[in-house]
Amino acid sequence: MKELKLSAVNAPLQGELEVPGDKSISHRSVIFGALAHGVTTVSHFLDGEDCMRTVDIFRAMGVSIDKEGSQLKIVGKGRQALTEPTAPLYFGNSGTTARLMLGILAGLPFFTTVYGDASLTKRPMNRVVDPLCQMGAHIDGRKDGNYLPLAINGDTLSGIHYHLPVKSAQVKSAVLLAGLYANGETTVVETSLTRNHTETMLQAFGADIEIEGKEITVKGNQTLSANDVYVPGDISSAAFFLAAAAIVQGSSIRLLHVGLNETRTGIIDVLKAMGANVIVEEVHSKGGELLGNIRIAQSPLIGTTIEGEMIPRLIDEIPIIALLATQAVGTTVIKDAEELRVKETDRILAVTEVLTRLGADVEATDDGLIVHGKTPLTGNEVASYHDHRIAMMASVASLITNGEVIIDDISPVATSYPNFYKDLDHLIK
Ligand SMILES: O=C(O)C1=C[C@@H](OP(=O)(O)O)[C@@H](O)[C@H](O)C1
Ligand SMILES: C=C(OP(=O)(O)O)C(=O)O
Repeated sequence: MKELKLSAVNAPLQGELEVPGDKSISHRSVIFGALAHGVTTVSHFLDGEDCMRTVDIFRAMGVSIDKEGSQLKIVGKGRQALTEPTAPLYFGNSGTTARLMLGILAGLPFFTTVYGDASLTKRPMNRVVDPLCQMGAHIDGRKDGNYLPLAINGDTLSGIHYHLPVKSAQVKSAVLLAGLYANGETTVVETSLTRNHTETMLQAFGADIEIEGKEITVKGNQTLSANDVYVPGDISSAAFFLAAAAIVQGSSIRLLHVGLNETRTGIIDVLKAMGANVIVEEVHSKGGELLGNIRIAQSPLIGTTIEGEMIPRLIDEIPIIALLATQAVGTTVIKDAEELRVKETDRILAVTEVLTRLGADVEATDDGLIVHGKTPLTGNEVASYHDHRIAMMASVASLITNGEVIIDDISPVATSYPNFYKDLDHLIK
């Protein structure tokens, strides 16, 4: 536990910042580098706890991964060179590691046991275990394999045609990763488009993959070739500074080299809909991913409605969007976001509790939030719910509260953004 007391700084955010590498792309760079043949280099890798869980897992299966700061060198010898780990594999707090690795481990010719921290142990795994078992996987665990720890008896899998019952890129990716080494073809059909970094990186590593709208097909028994990956800045991390600059009087900042993949830029669309002064510039493509700079300055905000296909494009940004909504005139309604209930914590509950304690007018619904603004915020003691995004949202809130915000535990911030407080200090002038 690491408590933090924050007082309003009464100073604007100004200047430039390059946020750390994208978490989703960092995970995938390790996975594909380790499965491929040849040496993969990764630059601007996110040096956060979650991504290190993925690195450690492949090291435990015999893959050489050298890391110097945010630079990785992965010596891939192909999937068949992976060796049986002699100890249980630890997923830590990382849902992405858990779901994507299950898709790989299910088809490997050996036995593995896997576990996670207290939060991950409560998150549902049947969303990946069910389709993998339909492909022929043998996975056992509590509640029919819904909860970690799990035991996996790897076996040859068969392709599947699968309609995703949840809006989840992790489930989509797990099935595609299993399909890559299964017999026959695997097709995944989405109802709402979720982040597509797996598909993009599969193409960059030379995989045979067909994408038709929301339908993705991979051939089985494939071989991947090494690639050099540059990881764009994480828009989900940038979102905290975008929100801070939008609400702190006199702020004006520029965030550099931020990932702008369309499946992730919902936060920018919402900022625009709320009337924020936000400009995206110097957009270009690297390794199949879009990136560019984002400029934002403080301005008055108005409430908006966020729902449907927009939700997967900003799912991790909803806690910070809720804070923005407290400073917007009118009502902000967020619906179709029931997935928030199964993140690191129940984020509908956590956001409602934290913001209410700070004086906001927030109502939890089954699948989202209703925020009435604009309300002044006051200091109070709040919990982070062991969730990095709740801790960072409460920290940004403290910039505008009248009085101190005391967060019970900010240690989870290290899962996605170890230098968050240093970078926030850098922007506060
Ligand atoms: O695939 C990924 O990298 C992720 C997908 C999302 O989860 P779901 O697939 O559960 O929606 C997101 O919340 C998570 O932070 C990262
Ligand atoms: C939900 C998140 O991550 P994961 O599912 O990988 O734990 C997140 O980073 O907000």
